[in-house]
Amino acid sequence: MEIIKHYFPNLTEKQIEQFSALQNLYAEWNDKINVISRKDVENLYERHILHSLSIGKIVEFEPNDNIIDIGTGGGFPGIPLAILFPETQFHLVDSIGKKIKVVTEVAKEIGLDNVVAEQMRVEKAKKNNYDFAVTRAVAQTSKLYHWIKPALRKNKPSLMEEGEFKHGILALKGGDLKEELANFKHFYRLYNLSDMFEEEFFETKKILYIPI
Ligand SMILES: C[S@@+](CC[C@H](N)C(=O)[O-])C[C@H]1O[C@@H](n2cnc3c(N)ncnc32)[C@H](O)[C@@H]1O
Repeated sequence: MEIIKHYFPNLTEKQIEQFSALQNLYAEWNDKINVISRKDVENLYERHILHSLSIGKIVEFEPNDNIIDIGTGGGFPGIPLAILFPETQFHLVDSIGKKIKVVTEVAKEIGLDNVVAEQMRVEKAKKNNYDFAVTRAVAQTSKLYHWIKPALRKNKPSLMEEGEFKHGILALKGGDLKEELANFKHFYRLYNLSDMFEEEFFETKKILYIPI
């Protein structure tokens, strides 16, 4: 938990309590339904929670923004981001029901009322309904883009300030993306997590941002 406080020093008491509760909740749920690897439960705060929160270092979600987490699994990056942005709405979707059960229970236990978790394939997401999509470890970039583009609200010129885009996809990616991005012809931007966090785990990790 100290690592979260170190990189996010302005958390409220409530947010600290919510983040702190996750360790026991995930340990318990992982015993029943395997949502993350056993080894990763030990590294929950660095490899799952802080990793998810990196998105909050590059984007400040607005109150009432509607965010979809594509293939949330055990709730990453959606749950940590919903704690960080309590006024923003999060729709966490996964095609596997037992994962959604874990996410629903975790959100309920920590009193997260800005999260709806639903068993659903992302291709079925409601059109023109979300400001951002977040995702980690689900699909290659071009697949993600085609899946979610119809569901995202388009950038209006009035929402763009000096080249800053307000809507789009924020995907947590790792390793060498050269091949994956070689045939991807749309505009994107990469942010290195090693510029934000000094832990070795983040050395090769990136956020891929695709405005829509
Ligand atoms: C490797 S897991 C990653 C889980 C989580 N995002 C994380 O990083 O811990 C990939 C997840 O994506 C889900 N998934 C794959 N394709 C999907 C689709 N088309 N719609 C919804 N969920 C999908 C799978 O069920 C699985 O839970």
